[in-house]
Amino acid sequence: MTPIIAPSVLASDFANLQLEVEMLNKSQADWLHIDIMDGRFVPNLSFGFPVMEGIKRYAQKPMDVHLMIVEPEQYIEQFRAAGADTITVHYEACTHLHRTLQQIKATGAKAGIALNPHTPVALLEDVISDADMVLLMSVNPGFGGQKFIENTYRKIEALKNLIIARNSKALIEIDGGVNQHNAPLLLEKGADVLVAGSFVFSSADPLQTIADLKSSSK
Ligand SMILES: O=C(CO)[C@@H](O)[C@H](O)COP(=O)(O)O
Repeated sequence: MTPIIAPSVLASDFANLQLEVEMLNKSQADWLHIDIMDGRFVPNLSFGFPVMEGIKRYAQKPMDVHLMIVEPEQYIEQFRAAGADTITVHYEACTHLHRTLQQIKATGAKAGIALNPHTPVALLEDVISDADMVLLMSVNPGFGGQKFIENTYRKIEALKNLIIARNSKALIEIDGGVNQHNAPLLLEKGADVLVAGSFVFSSADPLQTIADLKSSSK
């Protein structure tokens, strides 16, 4: 199966955002990955609704929105209205995760759960069948351009086993430090979606880099 490729707009040139989005429209990218940071859940700020709406105006592909914010349930409907197709909330940020997943689905968006590198996959046992996707952070969230954490491979295997055991249809998304070297093993272990920020946008030829990731073998 070919992977879903979701370039992270966080690493794009914000001074030329329209051009960056148009480049992604032309590319083999499947989704646009949108990182929202609040300076509380993570020690960084990214952007909010006006920028997201600007991206949506030009984007011809689904928007995969990753909320690195506390109390995400306060903003679900607004993110959906701003164009989110998938909304992923952090396990660590949700007191009532099951309720928040239903809230996301009620808007018509797909519902994802993100896990920080230190959070065990086993904690998803009772909620995996309610998730459309699980995002495994393969760096500590908050910044692009960090080094991939190798323990992610083991977590993908554990998550895949849980998904099979619970008859879940959840996709496995990997986010952080993804590149052409680790992509084949990530896919072999069971990843379905690869997020890549700096690897795509810092490359000399982002269109070719996206095509290379897309053709990574499983
Ligand atoms: O969620 C995040 C960072 O918190 C990621 O989406 C990064 O933006 C991925 O960037 P690279 O590690 O690929 O540069």
